[in-house]
Amino acid sequence: MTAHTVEYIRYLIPEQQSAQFLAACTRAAVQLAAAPQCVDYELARSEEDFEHYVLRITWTSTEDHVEGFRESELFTDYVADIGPFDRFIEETRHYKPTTVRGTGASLPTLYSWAGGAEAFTRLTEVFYDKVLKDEVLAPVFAGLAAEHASHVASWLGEVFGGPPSYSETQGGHGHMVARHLGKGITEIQRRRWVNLLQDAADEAELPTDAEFRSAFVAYAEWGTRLAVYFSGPDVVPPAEQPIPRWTWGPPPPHRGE
Ligand code: HEM
Repeated sequence: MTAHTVEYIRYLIPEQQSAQFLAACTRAAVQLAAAPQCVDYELARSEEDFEHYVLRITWTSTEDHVEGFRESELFTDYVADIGPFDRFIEETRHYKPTTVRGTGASLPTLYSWAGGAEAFTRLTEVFYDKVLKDEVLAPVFAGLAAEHASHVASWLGEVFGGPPSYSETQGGHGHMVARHLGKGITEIQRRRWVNLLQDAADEAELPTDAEFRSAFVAYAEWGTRLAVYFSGPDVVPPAEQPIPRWTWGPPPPHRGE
């Protein structure tokens, strides 16, 4: 579980002071944005009762907030901006996130956007067909097990938000990483792997929109660089851990009319 702490500060601001309050928060936000202890912040205003505001600040930890930010020079300016409104505070507390958390379905997963299990099966069939004909990669995958492509399809499907079929039938992240131990993958092989995966994505007709492809390639870059690392000498295999879940990058999916 994350060590982050979420501080909630609830204000009840008289209507005639709301403009000054918003201006003060805008200035104080500059100090929050500059604070290495601050993860993110947001001021929200009640839709039903305009006088109610909640300032949510995520800190790297409570100690970092209390002993770091509050002891820093930034805090002096922060208090100068927002301190005059302290008398309107109704509650200020640090909260620790529990395990009850997640995301809603407002965003499609990369898995469903790509076309689900069939899309990933198509992808890895085309991909390993190319791999086995490729002068750089064919020797690495010589004697490939027949089920390799379908295992990698279910791995990718799970990473991109599909059902946990790889972790239920094969194992978790540690299991997958272990398949690369001692293989001594070179940068030239890695780059070819990424290039062929992108060629395969085109041929298998995965979506070509900028947002999907940038997230897809980001995972290919991240995953292959880990594969190279774990295939190298003197590597300590990681403890078993859940399969990473990849999602959209900074640009959300484009769903224009
Ligand atoms: C995002 C990057 C990668 C992913 C997601 C990935 C995924 C996987 C998975 C899931 C397995 C286990 C298959 C099984 O359970 O049967 C595997 C094995 C393997 N991977 Fe990767 N891999 C990646 C990068 C690479 C790269 C860059 C290379 C080499 C250029 C490579 C070479 C191999 C080899 C040789 C095996 C073992 C095959 C076997 O002995 O069955 N992988 N990979």
